[in-house]
Amino acid sequence: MSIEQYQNLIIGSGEAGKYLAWNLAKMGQKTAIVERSMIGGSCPNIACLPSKNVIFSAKAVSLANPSSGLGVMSGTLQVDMAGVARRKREMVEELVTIHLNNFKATGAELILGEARFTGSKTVQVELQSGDTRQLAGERVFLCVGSRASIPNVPGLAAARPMTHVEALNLERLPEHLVVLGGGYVGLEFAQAMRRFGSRVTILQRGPQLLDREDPDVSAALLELMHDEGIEVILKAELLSVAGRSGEEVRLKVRSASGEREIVASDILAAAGRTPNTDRLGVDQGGIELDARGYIRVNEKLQTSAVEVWAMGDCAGSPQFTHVGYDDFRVVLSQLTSGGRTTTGRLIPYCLFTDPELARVGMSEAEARSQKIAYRVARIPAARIGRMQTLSETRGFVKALIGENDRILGFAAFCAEASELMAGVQTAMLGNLPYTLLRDAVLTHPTASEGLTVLFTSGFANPVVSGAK
Ligand SMILES: Cc1cc2nc3c(=O)[nH]c(=O)nc-3n(C[C@H](O)[C@H](O)[C@H](O)COP(=O)(O)OP(=O)(O)OC[C@H]3O[C@@H](n4cnc5c(N)ncnc54)[C@H](O)[C@@H]3O)c2cc1C
Ligand SMILES: NC(=O)c1ccc[n+]([C@@H]2O[C@H](COP(=O)([O-])OP(=O)(O)OC[C@H]3O[C@@H](n4cnc5c(N)ncnc54)[C@H](O)[C@@H]3O)[C@@H](O)[C@H]2O)c1
Repeated sequence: MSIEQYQNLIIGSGEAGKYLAWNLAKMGQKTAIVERSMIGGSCPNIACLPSKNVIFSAKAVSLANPSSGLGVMSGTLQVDMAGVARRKREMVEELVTIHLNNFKATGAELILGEARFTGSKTVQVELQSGDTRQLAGERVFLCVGSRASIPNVPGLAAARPMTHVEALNLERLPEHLVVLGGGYVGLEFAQAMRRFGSRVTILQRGPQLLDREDPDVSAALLELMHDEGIEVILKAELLSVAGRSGEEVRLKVRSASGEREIVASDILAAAGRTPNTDRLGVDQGGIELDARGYIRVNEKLQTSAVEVWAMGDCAGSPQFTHVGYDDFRVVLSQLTSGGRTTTGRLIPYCLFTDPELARVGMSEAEARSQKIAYRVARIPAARIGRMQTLSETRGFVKALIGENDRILGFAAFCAEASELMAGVQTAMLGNLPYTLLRDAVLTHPTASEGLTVLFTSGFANPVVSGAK
């Protein structure tokens, strides 16, 4: 079989892969992108956008509930899970169409099939149609992503637990959902499914939810989960599972309060990610992996093989779509102007529970471990007028301030936190003092106005006696 030659060969059509394909093809370079299943990768198909779509349906349930006190009544409240899934499906279909149009418009050749290295910068593709093609690139870019890990617990794999993929397609309501993992996927789904009406139990291995956050952040999330009626078992060790998820499962769990059996209807595995590098034949391509299976890269995202780059989740980058997008910019700059690397980039992230958690920069624990002096500005969300108008007064906003009034880190756990954070991040990028935000005229009544309150009266010993 002859080998087809391309200037650029991209494996995986996730965030970095697709933007690279579109941009290089638009420059007139012969570019192929191989995708085994999801056009556009995880974000539009099975991850960020569909999960936020479903979360918004769950928010609608909470708003329509008489207990929300909003004074809007519309008869008996009913959740139609098939309708929730249909709305999500329609959005995904529209997004896939947009992606297909972009491939067509830019001239990047989209090849549907699974790629595996057979030699240096050469892959064999098992096409969805059943045929095979051999492709080689002058330059190769790997963007193969990651998938949900299934922890090695006796009986767990045999119980066929849901991952986010199946959970997003549910057209029925699980009676009792056990969520394995108190991280990003676990918390977002736990709250949404509880709001739809499931009984929900979270098993979290560590001593707190979101194990990398400061204790005050984790404690606030724990309180939220409790108030939603979700049972959270911390320091939980899942010992064994019997039965089948979707029917009946029996889980043996050990925690600080001893050993117990949980009988539930469904399990959602939300215990971290495994990179999709195991079936890629990386040895044949001369590409090194690290001990956890992620592709080894340097700050330019170059792999151990010459003219082969890796981007996104599979390259061990922080697992967020906006990081995948920045990885694309890093690689594009290596191919063009040359300057951008991954060194020192400021990466924000948001947990889309209700309320949201938005984070950027250092946590207090990180500042302490690096022996960096800081002061904390902190206010309850209830101090922000916008939160009062929404009747969403749960949470807090805090900032870590270092030398020369520079903002070292920021955490907002409140309604609209994701939008509130962007201004702070901009100030951090510009190395601006917090006083600039304090003294800015911010619109009333917005969430961002909370920054005026935070920086005027959020310090234990206020430096300015403003009116806020
Ligand atoms: C439920 C959930 C919610 C999330 N929500 C958010 C969020 O709100 N915000 C956020 O920033 N991040 C979120 N994330 C994380 C985010 O989705 C990922 O970090 C991001 O999608 C990773 O992009 P990627 O391009 O590295 O991989 P992917 O988007 O997974 O792309 C990899 C692609 O490669 C294909 N592929 C793999 N192997 C091969 C092969 N051998 N041949 C051909 N094709 C192959 C796969 O089919 C896939 O399409 C979420 C993740 C999950 C699971
Ligand atoms: N809003 C967002 O941006 C968003 C949403 C979802 C996912 N993501 C990304 O996807 C990544 C993966 O999400 P995730 O939730 O799968 O992983 P995670 O790393 O965020 O959380 C996994 C949790 O599972 C726990 N855990 C692991 N094994 C366990 C076991 N056997 N029993 C009990 N608990 C166990 C871990 O202690 C950890 O707290 C995230 O880290 C994030 O980067 C982002």
